[in-house]
Amino acid sequence: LGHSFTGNQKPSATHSKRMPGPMPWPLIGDLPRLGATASPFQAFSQMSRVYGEIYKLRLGSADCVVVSSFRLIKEVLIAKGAHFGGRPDLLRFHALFGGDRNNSLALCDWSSLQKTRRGIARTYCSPRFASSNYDQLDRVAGQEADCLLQHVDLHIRTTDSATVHIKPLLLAACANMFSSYMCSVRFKYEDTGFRDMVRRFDGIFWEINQGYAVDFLPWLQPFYSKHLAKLAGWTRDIRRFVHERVVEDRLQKSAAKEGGEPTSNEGAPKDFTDALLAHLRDDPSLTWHHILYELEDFLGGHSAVGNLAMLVLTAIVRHPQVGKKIQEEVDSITKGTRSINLFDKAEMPYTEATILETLRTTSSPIVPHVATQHTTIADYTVQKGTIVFLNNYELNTAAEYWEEPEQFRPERFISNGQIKKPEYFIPFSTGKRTCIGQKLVNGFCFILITRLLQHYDISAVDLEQIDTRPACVALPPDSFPLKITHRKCSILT
Ligand code: HEM
Repeated sequence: LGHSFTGNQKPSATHSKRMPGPMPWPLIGDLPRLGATASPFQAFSQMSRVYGEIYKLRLGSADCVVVSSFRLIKEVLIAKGAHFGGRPDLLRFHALFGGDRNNSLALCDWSSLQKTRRGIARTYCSPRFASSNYDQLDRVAGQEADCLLQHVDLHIRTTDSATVHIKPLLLAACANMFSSYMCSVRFKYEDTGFRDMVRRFDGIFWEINQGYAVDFLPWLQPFYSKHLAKLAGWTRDIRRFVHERVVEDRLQKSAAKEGGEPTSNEGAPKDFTDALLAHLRDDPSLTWHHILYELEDFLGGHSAVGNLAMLVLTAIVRHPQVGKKIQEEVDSITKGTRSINLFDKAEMPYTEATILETLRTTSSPIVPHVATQHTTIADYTVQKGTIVFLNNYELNTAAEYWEEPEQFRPERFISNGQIKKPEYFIPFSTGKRTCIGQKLVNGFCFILITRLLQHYDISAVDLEQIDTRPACVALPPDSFPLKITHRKCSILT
């Protein structure tokens, strides 16, 4: 590495308190520097070779700081998490959430409302191993995986072709896993309202993973007004679907029951939707509007899982030996007599390691944080309102953290037959704003990948067609097809 610090070094006591960083251009600041590479995070890493583990940037009129070492990322997210609980005030974030980004759990500033919303979600999004919610997660994942396999089979039979556009099917399966688990309702893949909802969410997931000049140059807004209106339209469509097809139905059933027998709501909530409705009744600080946004936010989590699963398949077709090893692991557990379930995960380190290695190599960015008070990082002054980029791309790809980081090697996460994650591997971030969905991601993705590979051999139709971006866990809504054929040796097929 060209830079002189390591994750363990302290900054020299003699350094100037003036934070290093390039000289910004008038008006646009350092924005062009971020356009020089495929991902702004690559540019962040390149600049860290010049300016060090912490440096300042000016993006448009926004003061920003980029932190690239694990030592300082921990200082921001853990030791001083309370000073950095805000999020940037970007126009697109507002457009995606009904004109107010505080409607979103990931893009809002920290508040007591956010604490409440996270609290409601925790039981359902992070179910304890062997709890009734964990059993439910296993059940819905297994049932939906069966439906996915039926749809893939149907596709292969009716088109008489092994070329399958698997991404929409994966996303539909994920959407149903989420809606079954959180709302006790699933939809037919042919249902056009459902398909549109899945497609809109996928568009938004792709969108949220992009950066645009207008994010930091709001005076460009007139040039983006059509785009912003399109995003607002997508969120309205999703709202209509969730309201009409998920919540209304639930409320009607509940009202019908209240007229007669006591409702099931009087006991423990039966799912996340029930829990949200119970909080709405009991907590005067919550409104109907909050409940709907929270439900939509979590249902939308399915896009992240579907895109990640697609990226795992992409890694597998690029590295066929990885798929073979997963199949060997599947076969040794099931002996060809049953389907994989969530409780097998602990015995299948290679499969779990493949998902982890995909998370490392795709390196989903940590949502930028914002200083909510005047504070410091590594003794440098940071003004209230400063945007802080946590460069986890550097943590995931630098040679000081990983041996041969450019290689896709799931084995790096296995030690003595067990999963071993280094502490600097934080794909879901850490601290008070850490991702709430990681158990759902790991559980659903594990089932999707194992069940697909249990039944099929999956390879590339055309490796050249497969295009992935660095530091991005999203693929464009219209992605490449894969070649899917029945496994010759599978007893279950
Ligand atoms: C590929 C899958 C996913 C990855 C890599 C991922 C990663 C992340 C990261 C890096 C953050 C930012 C944390 C921070 O700012 O410090 C985050 C926030 C968040 N994630 Fe995820 N996530 C994934 C899927 C999900 C799913 C499926 C859900 C919901 C079911 C979810 C819910 C959230 C929420 C609510 C936040 C915001 C937390 C807050 O700001 O308080 N995520 N995620």
